[in-house]
Order: sequence, then structure tokens, then C-alpha cells
Amino acid sequence: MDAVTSPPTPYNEPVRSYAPGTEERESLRRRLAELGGTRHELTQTIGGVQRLAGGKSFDVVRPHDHSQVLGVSAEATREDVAEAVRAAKDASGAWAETSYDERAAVFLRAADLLAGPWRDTINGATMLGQSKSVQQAEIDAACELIDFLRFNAHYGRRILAEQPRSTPGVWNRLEYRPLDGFVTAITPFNFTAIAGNLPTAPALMGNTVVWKPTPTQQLAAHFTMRVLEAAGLPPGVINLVTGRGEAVSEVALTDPGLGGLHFTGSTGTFRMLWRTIGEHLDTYRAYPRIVGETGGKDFVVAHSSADPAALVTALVRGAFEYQGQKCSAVSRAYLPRSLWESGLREELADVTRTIRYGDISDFSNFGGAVIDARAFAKHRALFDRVADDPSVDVLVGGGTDDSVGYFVEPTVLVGTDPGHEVFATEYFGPILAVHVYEDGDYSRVLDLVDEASPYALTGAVFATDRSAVEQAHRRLRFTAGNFYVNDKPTGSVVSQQPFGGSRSSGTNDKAGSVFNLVRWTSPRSVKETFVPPTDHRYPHMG
Ligand SMILES: NC(=O)c1ccc[n+]([C@@H]2O[C@H](COP(=O)([O-])OP(=O)(O)OC[C@H]3O[C@@H](n4cnc5c(N)ncnc54)[C@H](O)[C@@H]3O)[C@@H](O)[C@H]2O)c1
Ligand SMILES: N[C@@H](CCC=O)C(=O)O
Repeated sequence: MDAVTSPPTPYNEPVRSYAPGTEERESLRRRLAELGGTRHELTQTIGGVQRLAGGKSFDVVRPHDHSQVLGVSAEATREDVAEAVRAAKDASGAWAETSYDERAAVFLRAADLLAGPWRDTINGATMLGQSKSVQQAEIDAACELIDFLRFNAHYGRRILAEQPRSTPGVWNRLEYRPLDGFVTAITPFNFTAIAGNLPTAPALMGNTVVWKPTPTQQLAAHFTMRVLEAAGLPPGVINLVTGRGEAVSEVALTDPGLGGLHFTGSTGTFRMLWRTIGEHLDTYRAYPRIVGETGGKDFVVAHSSADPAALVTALVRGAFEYQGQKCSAVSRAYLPRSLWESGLREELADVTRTIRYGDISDFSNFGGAVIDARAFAKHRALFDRVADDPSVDVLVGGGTDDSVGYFVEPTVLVGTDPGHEVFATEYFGPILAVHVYEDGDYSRVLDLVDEASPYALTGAVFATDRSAVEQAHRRLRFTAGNFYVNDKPTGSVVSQQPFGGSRSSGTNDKAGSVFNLVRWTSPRSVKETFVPPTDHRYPHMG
């Protein structure tokens, strides 16, 4: 029997400190040692069955110590993806018929498993596989993923409660069906939470899913799948395929039964996937929903009234946490000459020099390595380019070393030309470009901030002068989907700062909010007339 219920009141998972002497620190250390001491078989999961993909095998390594192999996985073949699509289609009928509460209970149970017995595993896998410090793993793999699961269950209920008006003799209802087809979720390396949210949000709304995480996030994705199974997710609802993804775009994205694409990753990849769907537009049963959150060139603009200590902290944390590999990371800053020349330059350089990257198992390190050899080479190439460029000075950093891990020094570049690539291109590494402007040019600099880059993801203004805040607020209305005042532009929290940007940064469907979940339902409007008319003539006919 249906009942009007409400899921438990959601709350943000408290962030643990892992400070010296705490039990949580020792427990995580033990799990890190176990996880690092095993060579994991990183299988696909299709229709509930785990097996290695049929294509070329590859190793998953620790980015900060790339000779250490964490596990072996393999490229999904076209046949593997076709099997995953079949499994998603086979499971769709029963899952769509499962009540919302039953579906939500699976994900709420997964949240509590992650908060409790699985916490060390998901954090440890994220630290080892994606080279995150304990703090960065905790806010991502544990807290943000738990928050996505808890709050989505709550937001989904809000959608169900959204019902049309009825009039005497007529009952109007909205029935929230899943999409008319399966969803493909393709996820990035940098957030275990995002990788977990992209398949589970559509599944909560009754869709079945083909999920392709990225090879460098495979270890944490493997355990995310195990948590979902432990929470009672039926076989075939989420089907995990492994590898780089060409077979996924060739087979899953071109299948006539594709209902939607839930993507997070780079702008280039998203455009390519959208084009693939566009090229097959005439073949789909229904128009696929496309949600994609992509790259950023996130800014901090400071007014001469800014508090320098708060500004330096925000720049250093915003640019160098997780080695600058957050889509929200500060990668360009516009700073007034008066502050720059009265100590800000030295303070920024000094604090940046104290940032230590190394093995994340050493908890005294601030961060680890960049994700892989490709990212490393891209940053190295940039440093080589700017070395001969008279318009760019290296204030601090610029060094790289890949002998053990893919290490790139926290780097501050100072550029005199605000049109230079360092103010426009997303490098996705620990590289902050600074442009120093004359104090009187604040209005002009706001125009620059808006126009220098094609992205519009996150950004921040630092000022104590209220009119300067107000001016930035207005002028930068479309420059960031997440705008911060006197705070770093990273670290959004589910339910507090719904996340996403527009322009080249994505479709801005705000992950972890009601706006995102709405994209995964296809409502049916039902009108029931209790006593229907029995005469076709209208009164005006006499
Ligand atoms: N806006 C956001 O919310 C947000 C959040 C996190 C990351 N990001 C962005 O993600 C990027 C970093 O992540 P990344 O390096 O993993 O991105 P990426 O574009 O390299 O990869 C993303 C996913 O696409 C897959 N992929 C690549 N080519 C494919 C193909 N031909 N067919 C199918 N799948 C394919 C990858 O294997 C991976 O799973 C950055 O640009 C960052 O800004 C954005
Ligand atoms: N919630 C994260 C999202 C980062 C994406 O890569 C942040 O706001 O920093």
C-alpha cells in the first residue's frame, strides 16, 4: 500500500580531522596499508556479474609513486558495452516499478555504509589511486558522496510532491516516470563523489545506467560499486564498464534506447560526446537528455580594500589543494598594485614555498602528485614555454620531477598581458596566474575577468568596501555559476552551494540539487474526470 512518507531529514556529513592521536587516523592508516598491499582486480560489473573487460589490460598505479601498481583493469570492448546496455534495458522494467521509497532506501543505506564501515576503504582508495591528502579525500570520497546520496533522496521526494491543481470533479496528477531509455554516466578522475553521484542520481529517479568511470579513478570506483551492492542495489541497475571509453561512445551513446548522458569531465570530451549524440539524432526513440559539467578557469579578483591575509590563504588553498585538480581551483588572480607592492607578493611567494607535495601516506604533506604522465607532460610543456616568454615571470615554483611520482611544484606565474593563454587556458594543475592591475582600474579589470576566458564555473571577489563587492556581483553575473565573496572558490557543499557553471563550463544543472534530479524524470500528466460528459453539444449551440 502506498503511503505519504518522507525520508530521514538529511544533514551534511561531519568532516573528520584525522589529527595526530585520533582513533580515526590509526584506523585509516591500517586500511591504507591493506589496500596498498593488495593487487586489486578491477573488474566491470554487468548485470551484477563481475569480470575483467575483454580489451587490452592496463595497470592502475599510485600517481605519487608510479612504480607501485594498485590493480589491473582492462579496456571495455564494444561487446562489453553492448552487454552492459542489454543489462540496463533488462533491469529497467522492474526498477521503474520499484517504489521511490524502496529505491531511496538503497542509496540512504549506501550513505550510512560510507559514513561508517566503508569510510576508510573509500577514503583510502581515493588517497592511493587519485593522490589525495587525507583532508581532500575525506571532504570528497566520504562527505560529499554521502551528502549527494542523502540530499538527493530528499530532493527527489520534493519533486514527487510537486503536483498540479485539481478542480471539482477532476483529479490531475503528475506521475514521475524515469526517462524512456537508459542513462550513460561518464565520470572524471578528480572526485570520487562526482563519480558516485552521476550514476546514482538517475538511478534514484528510476533509470537504469551504464557507468564508465575513468581508469585513474578505477580503484575508488570499484569500491563505490561494492558499497552500492552491499546497500542492496539490484543487479543491472548500474552497470560499470572500464577503460578509456571509446567503445562507450560508439555503442552506448549511439543506441536508439539512450535516454540521457550524465557527464562530468573536460569541455573537449563533452563537446565530442554531444556531437556524437547530435549525429545520431534521427535514430533515438526519445530525445536524450544531456547534462555535462565541464572545465573552468576560475578567478579571484581582489579590490584594494581586501584583507591581505584572507586573500593569501584563499589563493593558496584555492589554487594548490589537490594539486589544483579541482574544476573549481583558482587559476587566475587579478590583484591591485597597492596590495601587491606592500607585502602581498612576498607573502604569497613565501606561503606557496611552504606547500609540500609528496606521498599522501605521509599525513604531514599538503598534497600529492598530479594524476598521470599526460597531465605531468602538459604542465612541463607550459613551464618550458613561459621560460622564454618576456611577458610571464615565475614568482615561485616551475619545477617538476617524475622520477618517483608525477610531481609538479606549486607555481605562481605573474603575467603582464591579461590576454595571455595563462589567463584563459585550463591546465588543471597547481598553477596560478597573477595579473597586477592599477588600483584605479577596478571596473576595467572586472571586464577583463569576464572576457579573458571562455569558462564560467567559479570565482571570488575579495573586498571590504561594500560598493566594490556590489560592483563585482553585478558585472560578473554570468562569469561564474558559483560566486564567492571573501572566500575561496573551491569546496562547495551539497545543499549549501549547489554546484555548476555555464558557458564552456557546462549545462549548469547544479549537481546535488533538485535541478539536477529533474533532468532524470519524464513526468506524465494524468487527468481523471470522475463523471465525464455524455452529450457532445455545447450550450452556445442552443
Ligand atoms: N564542472 C564540474 O562540475 C567539474 C567537476 C569535476 C571535473 N571537471 C572537469 O573535468 C576535467 C578533468 O577530468 P578528466 O581529466 O577525467 O576529464 P576527461 O574529459 O579527460 O575525461 C572524463 C571522462 O570522459 C571519458 N572519455 C574520454 N574520451 C571518451 C570517449 N571518446 N568516449 C567516452 N568517454 C570518454 C574519460 O575516460 C573519463 O571517464 C577538467 O576539465 C575539470 O574541470 C568539471
Ligand atoms: N565541490 C567541489 C567540486 C570540484 C570539482 O572538481 C568544489 O566546489 O570544489
